[in-house]
Amino acid sequence: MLTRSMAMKGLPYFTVGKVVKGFGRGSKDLGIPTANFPDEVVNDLPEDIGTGVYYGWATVDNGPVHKMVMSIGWNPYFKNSKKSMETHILHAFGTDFYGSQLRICIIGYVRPEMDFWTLDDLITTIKNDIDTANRQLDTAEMKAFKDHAFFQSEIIDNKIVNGNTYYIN
Ligand SMILES: Cc1cc2nc3c(=O)[nH]c(=O)nc-3n(C[C@H](O)[C@H](O)[C@H](O)COP(=O)(O)O)c2cc1C
Ligand SMILES: Nc1ncnc2c1ncn2[C@@H]1O[C@H](COP(=O)(O)OP(=O)(O)O)[C@@H](O)[C@H]1O
Ligand SMILES: [Mg+2]
Repeated sequence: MLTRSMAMKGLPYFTVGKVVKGFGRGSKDLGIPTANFPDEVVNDLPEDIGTGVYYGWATVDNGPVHKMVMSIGWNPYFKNSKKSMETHILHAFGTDFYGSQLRICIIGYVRPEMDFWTLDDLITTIKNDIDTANRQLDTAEMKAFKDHAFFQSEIIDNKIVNGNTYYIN
């Protein structure tokens, strides 16, 4: 089924990887933590999935499936020299989970990544993205992905196998 929100080529996109350290700005400077993927996961991204802000679903170490919003790119406000893939999960964990396994399904696109005049403008825009993701993911079309076999499958020999194979970095 092809719908308008998933009309972007390459979506839905499923991937998995271990949470690594970033620049430590998410929680400290923005008040919005992001779980960063390792380079291998970023390098595996197909060309169809360009830089920008996306939403979808996520699990940490086989836990419950949560809503997520994700930033892919060079963070123009901070002028990063390395492309990153960062997931903010719409759930209060109360603790870090570096080294945990993060599984994500990207379903929809929100906007391109942008530069801002002030940090407050960046924060306000990200909060808007979170609201957008929260609303979009409540639609029946998006909720269907929460129950996808990808999130229920076991990990065997560094692979998730359920018809498709998702390699783990
Ligand atoms: C939903 C979302 C949207 C974002 N959009 C932008 C953006 O438009 N421009 C930008 O420079 N950074 C954007 N960011 C990235 C933040 O700058 C980044 O999360 C922050 O620098 C933390 O990085 P760190 O994980 O390396 O600490 C976004 C982050 C999120 C979660
Ligand atoms: N709701 C959440 N979404 C994403 N990460 C979270 C969340 N709650 C706690 N964390 C943890 O916060 C860590 C720190 O994020 P952040 O401040 O962006 O630092 P870093 O630059 O190391 O990514 C993440 O790697 C993750 O372990
Ligand atoms: Mg981060």
